[in-house]
Order: sequence, then C-alpha cells, then structure tokens
Amino acid sequence: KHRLPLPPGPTAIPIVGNLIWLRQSMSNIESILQDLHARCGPIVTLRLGSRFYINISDQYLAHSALITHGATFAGRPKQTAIREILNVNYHTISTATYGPLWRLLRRNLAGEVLQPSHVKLLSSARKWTVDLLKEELSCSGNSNSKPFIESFHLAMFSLLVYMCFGERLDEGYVNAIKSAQRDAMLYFASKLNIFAFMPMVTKYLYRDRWNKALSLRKRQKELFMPLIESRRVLKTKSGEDAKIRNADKILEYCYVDTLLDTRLPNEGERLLSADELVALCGEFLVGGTDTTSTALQWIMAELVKNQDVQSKLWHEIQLVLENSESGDINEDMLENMPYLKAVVLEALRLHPPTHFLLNHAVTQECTLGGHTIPRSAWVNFLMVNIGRDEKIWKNPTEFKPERFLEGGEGKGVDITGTKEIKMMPFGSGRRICPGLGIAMLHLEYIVANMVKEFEWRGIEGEEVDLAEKQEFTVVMKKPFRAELIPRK
Ligand code: HEM
Repeated sequence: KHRLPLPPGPTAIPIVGNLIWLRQSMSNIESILQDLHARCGPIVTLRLGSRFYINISDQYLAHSALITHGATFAGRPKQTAIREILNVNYHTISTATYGPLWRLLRRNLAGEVLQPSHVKLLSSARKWTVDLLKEELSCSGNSNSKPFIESFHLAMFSLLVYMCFGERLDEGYVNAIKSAQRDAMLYFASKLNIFAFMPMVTKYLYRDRWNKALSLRKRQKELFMPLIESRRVLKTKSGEDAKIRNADKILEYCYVDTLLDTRLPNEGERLLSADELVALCGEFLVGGTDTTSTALQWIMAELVKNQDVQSKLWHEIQLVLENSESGDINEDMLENMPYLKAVVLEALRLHPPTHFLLNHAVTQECTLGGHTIPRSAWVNFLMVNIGRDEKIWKNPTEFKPERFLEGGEGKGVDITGTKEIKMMPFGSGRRICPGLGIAMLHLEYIVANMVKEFEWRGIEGEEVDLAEKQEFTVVMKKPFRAELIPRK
C-alpha cells in the first residue's frame, strides 16, 4: 500500500506480458517508452513480475532524482544473470551497490589513472593514437573504404588497451580483444534480459543463450589474463629490470597496476580475484571505447553535413596553429578553442552515444513528482529527450554549435547537471560517468587533429543520413562516407 500513486503506465499482463517485455531488444524498448511518455507524461511505470521499472524523461524530475535525492537513486539493480556469468558478485564500478565497495573501486579509477596529473603523463599515447588514425585514414579515406566508425573504434580501443594493460599491442591482438569484448557486450545487452524473470526456469528454457554467454566470457578471460599476469611479473621486478618499463611499448603505470594493488577492507583485506580483474578491465574498455568512437562518428558526420561549421572550426585551428612551432595541435592548445568545445558539446547534446543511463535502483521508498517510487524499483532516464527538448533548446534538431557560445541558450552549460540539467550525456549525480574529463579530452583532441589533417567533404549525390540504430550505443544506421582531402 502506497501513500501516493505510482507513476502511470500500462496495465501489466501477468507472466505473458512480462515475457513479451523481457524479450524486446533495446531499440524496441526505446520506442515503447517514447510512446508511453507521449501518452502518460514524463514519468512512467512498467511492471516486470513483482518489480517496478520507472522511466523518467524530464529535466526537473531527473535533477530531483539524481541530485536532490542523489543517495536514494544511486543504487544499481541486482542482475543475477550478469553476476553468475561474470562470477564477480557485483565487484565492478558500474554494478556495485552504492556503498563502500563502490566508493573504493570508483576512487581507484577516478583518483588514479583518470586523475588529471596521470592523464597528462599519457599524452604520448594519445599522440600515437592520433598518428595511427591519420595513417589509417590517409590510406583508406575515400568513398570505397570501410566505414569510419571502424577506424575510430580501432583507434580508441588501441588507446584504452594501452592505458589498461600498459602495453602497446599489435593490431592483431587489439582486434582479438576488441571482437571478444564487443561480442560479449552486444550479446549480454540484447539476450540476457530474459534471465531477470524466474531465472531457474528461463535458464533451463534458454540454455543455449546461457551457454553462449558463458563461452563469450571465457574467451575474454583467456585474452586478458596473460596481459594481467605479465603486468604482475613486471611489478615485482626492480632496479635494472625495471628499466624495461621505459621501453617504447611499455607504460610505467597503467590501470591494471592499480587493480593489482587494490585490497578489499571489508573482505579481510583480500586482493581482487582473477574474475574481478577481468571484469574491471572489461568495464574500463567498454566504458571508454564504444561511447567515444560513437561520439566521434556523429561529430564527423555532422561536420560533413554542415560544411559552414567545419569551415569555422578550420579557421579556429589555423588561429591556434599560428603560435605553434611544430605545426601540430597539442593538448594545451585545446583550452583556446571555444568553437571546438561547442562542436563537441552540440554533438553530445543531439546525439548522446547512449540514449539511456545505466539502470539505477532506489535504496529506499521515496516520492518523486507526486508519485511513490517503491523500494528497489529500477529507475532509468531517457536522457536523449532532455537534450532534444524544445522547452530548453531552440530548434533542437538543428546542429548549431553557436548555441554554446556567448548569447546562446547553452552558454556555460553545466554538463555535470549539478546546478541544472539541460543535457546529461554522461549522467549526473553520484553515478555520473567517471570518464567524463578524459572522454572530452579524447574527443576534442581527435576532432581537432582530424580537421587539421583533412578536409571532410560529402560524396557527390550521397546525403549523410542521420537515422539511428541501437547497438551497444546508438550508432548511425547507415555509416557515413566522406571524401578526405589532405589539407597540405
Ligand atoms: C563519450 C564518452 C562517454 C560517454 C558518453 C559515457 C557515458 C556514460 C553514462 C551515460 C554512464 C551512466 C551514468 C549513470 O548510470 O548514471 C556512464 C558510466 C560509467 N562510465 Fe562512462 N561514458 C564515456 C566515457 C567513459 C570512459 C572514457 C570511461 C573510463 C575509462 C568510462 C567509464 C564509466 C564507468 C566506470 C561508469 C560507471 C559509473 C558508476 O556506476 O559509478 N566512461 N558513462
């Protein structure tokens, strides 16, 4: 019995209704929710068995939930299928319950490898990535080449693998990790929903799916463990042997090093298990690769479609290059490039790489917008609607970076949403993406270099089609093609 009503939603059809819902793919779920929001308003409820799933699509309700009642909405649902397949009992940042373990793991990522002074140490790795990308695009940047998203994805993967395992791997190994990781994530995201409902029964009915998920997981482990072990060995070496770390392909410090040092105070100071190390590395790679390469795809597609925007950006690049002795764009120059920042923000507003946040769970019953949110309800946010809301943004479907400059409605926007939520491609509040800073750096640095190196022109008679497709992120349904003309 609840004091206030639950948010509105369709009547649940017991069992059958739930199964129909759980069998849906993410793209279907988005269109079902868009339809429900249009009919029922900015907060809606769906019932999955005894569980409530609440979805929010409005800036004020999102702010109230994620900031005002931040601690209550900072939980994560217990997804038993994922726990069993990963065998890590929610010991990753994105799945951990809101509490000491989550704080420890998150602080380890944000306060170590993503901490600004450590990020600076990796500038040579980013330069190497941009050089790789330039080379790849110089060879294949014409109309017959493979889609750009693949080049962006490989570049981001190479960089994140380097930051994670501290080793510059050859393309074959990176590709093997990339496909193991993507296959697993796509499969987990689309096929495991069903096990949220009566797991003992569905595990039996859908045992092929279960076994496939386990084998994908095994493949990841086989690829990651040798890299983790070689880092463990390297850590034990000292003196002369340690010089090996300075060799061209080995970083002195990487994410795995910090994980190998992590002890769990509430579990007898034990070290992380092999499964936990693999899951945390997987989370790091997934968090930083698909999201960033998808954002790059949308940014470059909009620059091809909007040649006037690309010309203004090129003009800004030329201005900063006037003071550059090397003729290269380095990371310090990004601070003096407001138009570049506006281009990146505008793309994240209009095309956030994910349309939802990760599922949240409330830690206790509470009220929101005149409704009861029951304890343990799953809550998510259709945040793409906020970035495209015409009450916040003028002509929201237009790609107009100027809105983030002086006089524009987005000038000084707080992308963390702490003061006010006008867009939240990285989420907001306690669970906000810890990679926000490095993701913005990667996007600005790569876009500036790509436009400095090439003029990106549309292909005669071929429109850049902005239709969307849900994969692990929301990518272009028809990957864009362009003609790349070297600037020199
Ligand atoms: C353009 C790039 C990126 C975008 C758009 C993005 C977006 C997001 C979003 C929407 C969330 C969910 C927030 C929530 O549930 O409230 C998230 C969480 C997360 N992201 Fe990112 N992300 C990006 C890059 C990165 C990078 C580079 C890393 C790490 C190297 C990373 C690591 C994580 C982690 C660990 C979480 C879970 C946080 C938690 O549960 O406390 N992300 N990200």
